[in-house]
Amino acid sequence: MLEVKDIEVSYDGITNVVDHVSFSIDRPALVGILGPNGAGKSTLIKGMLKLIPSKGELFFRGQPLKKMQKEVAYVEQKSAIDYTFPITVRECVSLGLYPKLRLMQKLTKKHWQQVDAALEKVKMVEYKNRQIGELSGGQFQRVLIARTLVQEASLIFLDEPFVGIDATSEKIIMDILRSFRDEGKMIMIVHHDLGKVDHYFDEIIMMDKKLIAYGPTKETFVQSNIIGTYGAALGLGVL
Ligand SMILES: Nc1ncnc2c1ncn2[C@@H]1O[C@H](COP(=O)(O)OP(=O)(O)OP(=O)(O)O)[C@@H](O)[C@H]1O
Repeated sequence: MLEVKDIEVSYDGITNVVDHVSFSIDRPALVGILGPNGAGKSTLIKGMLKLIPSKGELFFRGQPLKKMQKEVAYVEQKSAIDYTFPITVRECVSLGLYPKLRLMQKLTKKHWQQVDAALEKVKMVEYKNRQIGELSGGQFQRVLIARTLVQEASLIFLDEPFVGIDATSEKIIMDILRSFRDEGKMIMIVHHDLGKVDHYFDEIIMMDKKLIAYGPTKETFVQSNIIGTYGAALGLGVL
């Protein structure tokens, strides 16, 4: 279903920050991308999506990336997003429709109904006319998930979506991501909190510049791989 072949990224042209990473996942899944600070997790996503120069390729449902761009959604790390941009929650979600519109095509009533239905799903309807700058981190993250919903993306990348957000938002987001997975979508999440790995992910990718291990969480999130990824001290502390 998802096949990633030999991704390689170097920012300075000398050392690889992501070093020949390949993996495949053959079922719709919630996939955690795990690794220590600076392991190249965010860079791997950007490299897979060709948002930065990279070597290697990604195939989804047998198609190369360039043939299925409209189906891909990418939610950046919060720190990389301009919160102060003056748009409302509704307008922000509507941006997910743009890949499907013709040039200069205006949004119809039906489009706005789609936007409101997505906001309903992430329990943000009552905030629909607020400026995005007035939201909490968790509420904003829910709005960004609603945007992927209207886009009808089937391959979704989220970079640290749970950092600094409230427990209610985290639960709402996890519930909706699980429903995406149950509908046949693939969701890849860069994630920090090792305590929730078993609970959150069907599959994991463990990396530190190079791929350390990948596969179903139960078999892959084991002490030898944790030590291989994070070092002996953390490996022994977690298990
Ligand atoms: N635009 C950039 N230019 C140069 N080096 C970069 C750039 N972005 C990231 N790096 C470097 O690449 C390496 C991998 O960074 P990346 O952000 O992908 O790691 P990460 O695993 O996502 O880290 P974290 O968990 O701390 O967010 C780091 O050494 C980082 O300093």
